[in-house]
Amino acid sequence: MIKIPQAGRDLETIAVIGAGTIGSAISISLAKAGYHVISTRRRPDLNAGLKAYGITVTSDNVQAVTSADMVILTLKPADLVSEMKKLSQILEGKIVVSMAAAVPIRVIRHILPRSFIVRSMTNIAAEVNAGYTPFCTLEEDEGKISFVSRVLGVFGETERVDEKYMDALTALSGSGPAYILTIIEAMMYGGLKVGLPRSIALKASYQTVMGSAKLLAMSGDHPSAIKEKVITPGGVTIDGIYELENGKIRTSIMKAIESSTLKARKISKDLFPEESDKN
Ligand SMILES: NC(=O)C1=CN([C@@H]2O[C@H](COP(=O)(O)OP(=O)(O)OC[C@H]3O[C@@H](n4cnc5c(N)ncnc54)[C@H](OP(=O)(O)O)[C@@H]3O)[C@@H](O)[C@H]2O)C=CC1
Ligand SMILES: O=C(O)[C@@H]1CCC=N1
Repeated sequence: MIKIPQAGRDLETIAVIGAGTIGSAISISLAKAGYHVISTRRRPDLNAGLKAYGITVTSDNVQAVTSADMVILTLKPADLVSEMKKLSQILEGKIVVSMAAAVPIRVIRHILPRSFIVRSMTNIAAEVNAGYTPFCTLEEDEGKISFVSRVLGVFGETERVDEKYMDALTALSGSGPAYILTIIEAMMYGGLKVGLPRSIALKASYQTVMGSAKLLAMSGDHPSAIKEKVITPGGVTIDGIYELENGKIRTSIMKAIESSTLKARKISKDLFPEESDKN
């Protein structure tokens, strides 16, 4: 039987298997939130810095899984499959959350038929509790689902979605920080071009992105409605908007998300051809 730890009563242990970039980010976030975290990778010396957060760092996946209340897999898609096969016995009866892009629940279930399977996708802002972490599952035990939701909630906003949206969400919010940071970098360069000091240009850029997102989230308005308020007739902003439209910024971003979604689907199809035949 799967044990569901109660918030604040047990020191819950989360194993993060494959703690590279995103696995390290979520390990830090979980440790700061008070969970006991065991993070693994093949070269644990590269994660020595995680020990400062009280995280146990090891290359021993078996030891990590054995003592865990929940196992989060942050391996690359191909490594995920091979490692799940190796760990299938000790993952029996465990709550297993896959954060890998492009790996369908059906594939995970086939390898781990006796585990409680969740597929999720966070983003790098999880490290500062400001991510967006959708998840999907075919399981029905609401107690365990709410435990999963509570743990994923440490990374920022979380919500349960249908699995059919996961490739698109991988492209939009999983990859999204890379697009937004490109925009922030471009804004900063714009500032440098017109003579701002580097530190002011950088802070003005990220603070403007953060503030715009916060206003959007808190007002519940459509982005266009807020944008219209910024554009003073005959003023400064409209000239910048004219250039952005001329550079097809909206088409570029839409194409970026579409291309990333198609890439997720391609990875899935290449790795699991038998699954795509079923769709
Ligand atoms: N980067 C991101 O922002 C996000 C990534 N993801 C998903 O997370 C997954 C990992 O991505 P990312 O963190 O970028 O990639 P990384 O390459 O940074 O991390 C993968 C890690 O897996 C480790 N690893 C490989 N094989 C094993 C094994 N057998 N046992 C233990 N650890 C192992 C590697 O360790 P070592 O280097 O020591 O060999 C490596 O550090 C992907 O599936 C990706 O889709 C999801 C959300 C966001
Ligand atoms: O680039 C990738 O494949 C992963 C998925 C989402 C963010 N990084």
